[in-house]
Amino acid sequence: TLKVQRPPSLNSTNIVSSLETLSLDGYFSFENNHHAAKDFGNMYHFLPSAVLHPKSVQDISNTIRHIYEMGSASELTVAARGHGHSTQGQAQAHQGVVINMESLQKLEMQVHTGKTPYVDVSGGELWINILHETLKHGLAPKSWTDYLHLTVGGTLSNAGISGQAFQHGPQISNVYQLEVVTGKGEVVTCSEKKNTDLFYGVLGGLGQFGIITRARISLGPAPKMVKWIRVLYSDFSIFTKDQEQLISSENSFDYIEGFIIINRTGLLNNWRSSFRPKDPVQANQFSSDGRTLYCLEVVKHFNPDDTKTVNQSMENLLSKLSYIPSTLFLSEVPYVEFLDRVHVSEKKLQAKGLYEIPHPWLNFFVPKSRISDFAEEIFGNILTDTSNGPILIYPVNQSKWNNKTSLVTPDEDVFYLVAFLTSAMPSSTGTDGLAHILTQNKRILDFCATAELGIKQYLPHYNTQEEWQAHFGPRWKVFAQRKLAYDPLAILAPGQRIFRKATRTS
Ligand SMILES: Cc1cc2nc3c(=O)[nH]c(=O)nc-3n(C[C@H](O)[C@H](O)[C@H](O)COP(=O)(O)OP(=O)(O)OC[C@H]3O[C@@H](n4cnc5c(N)ncnc54)[C@H](O)[C@@H]3O)c2cc1C
Ligand SMILES: Cc1ccn(-c2ncnc3[nH]cnc23)c1
Repeated sequence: TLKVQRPPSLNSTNIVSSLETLSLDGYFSFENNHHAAKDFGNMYHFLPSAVLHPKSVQDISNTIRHIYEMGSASELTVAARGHGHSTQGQAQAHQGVVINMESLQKLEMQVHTGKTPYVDVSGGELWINILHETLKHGLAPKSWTDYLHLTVGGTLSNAGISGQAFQHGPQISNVYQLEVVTGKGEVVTCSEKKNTDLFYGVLGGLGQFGIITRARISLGPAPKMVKWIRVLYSDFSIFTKDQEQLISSENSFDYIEGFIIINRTGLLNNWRSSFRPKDPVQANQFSSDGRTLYCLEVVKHFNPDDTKTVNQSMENLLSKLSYIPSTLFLSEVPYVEFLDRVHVSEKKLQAKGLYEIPHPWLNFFVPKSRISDFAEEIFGNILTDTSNGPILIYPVNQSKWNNKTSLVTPDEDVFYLVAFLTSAMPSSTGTDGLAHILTQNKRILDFCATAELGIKQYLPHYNTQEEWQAHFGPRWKVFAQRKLAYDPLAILAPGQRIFRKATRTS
């Protein structure tokens, strides 16, 4: 077919250099942008033509409007980059513009105390900074991720899930208001009552409809300490029955997660870290005999002057569980230390040079009715020797999630988050190498597809729009309508590979 040539006045070089004509509070960098071409996954590296370091929301608005007004003559796309902790290039823009959201003028974090406390933050703010600021007022966000060195814009573009989600819903269920720059460069304030469709579209919207420049996050009272408990099971159905009982009871724990221990050595020491066994003698005699074990991890908040009450409540909750008695491990730590726990592992891995390596992660939502079939195949036939990293598994209550957002979940009242958080040893051709792990991931994905378990990917990654339409299912229509309404030229977040920018030469 005849390729329509772009008018000589507009070619990719002068489209990029036209960015320099913009009067900004911040600035563009046109070289040494390799940082913007990498992410936590260390598997995709798309170099941008320019990186915007905004000092104001207007910088972002002016840049996007400039590209939008060039219309289909320009191939430039724009990716907001939070902390770059995606794993498959989702925050990258090949030959496009990456916006370094962390350099957005860190708007004063404004904590509002009172009956319904909240905090106003920049979309580029890290959750760890929000925690430290809100704690000064005895407050904190109610819903977290396991790791806090992520940005508000990044987690709200997905969901933001951790062990509090069974009770408070994911982070996208704890947002009162957003300020968003759309794919036309408009700056829009939105909430449940105002510009409602944009508000819900952006939450879980994979960066497709606008760039979150400010967010109003709901807060609750923050405890000083937590009781951090781990217990083991060797029977998967007893493990999941206990988890499901805990997420459905009143006055339960404040955090409920779980993870799988696949280790044929039988030794448990490597995962116990700071935990002291309640019964050291029995614990040291315990051996997994090479069986796959299931660890329930729960936390109870408390303040030093209510130790007696929390101990009673904890004993009462534990008495209803059917874990292996000798495997109760207890730790008592400050709330902040618990919330920032993954950062501790991160620093240990960095010290060993094991952090900047490929992370072919795979995350799923699995309906409660199919979790046993899923586990039987995955842990019985596919992952039988080792897991190359943590495997998280815990249930959440759909009733705490708002189905108007863009997030896709299974349509059952309870579903599980299952996260395969693998690391690949560079240049290894063994079972810890990238090729082996990617093959295993493919086997898992193929099983999920053929077994028709009603599974959905979390932090989804697909390569074709057909696969994305299958992911969204009946919700694809609304998702595509929102794209047309808020980012009609498909300028935003190209790294998700959902929409391709329409250009005159394509
Ligand atoms: C060690 C580790 C632990 C994790 N633990 C959890 C967990 O427990 N629970 C959980 O839910 N997730 C978890 N995640 C996944 C994490 O929530 C997502 O990868 C998240 O997107 C990363 O945030 P980020 O700021 O690095 O986003 P980036 O990777 O920078 O961006 C992610 C996507 O959002 C877009 N985006 C970024 N900022 C904005 C913005 N301001 N407005 C609009 N779009 C934007 C980007 O274009 C991209 O498409 C974890 C990730 C890592 C690496
Ligand atoms: C890179 C890394 C090292 C440990 N982790 C994690 N450990 C436990 N839970 C997690 N959740 C997300 N990342 C997690 C992640």
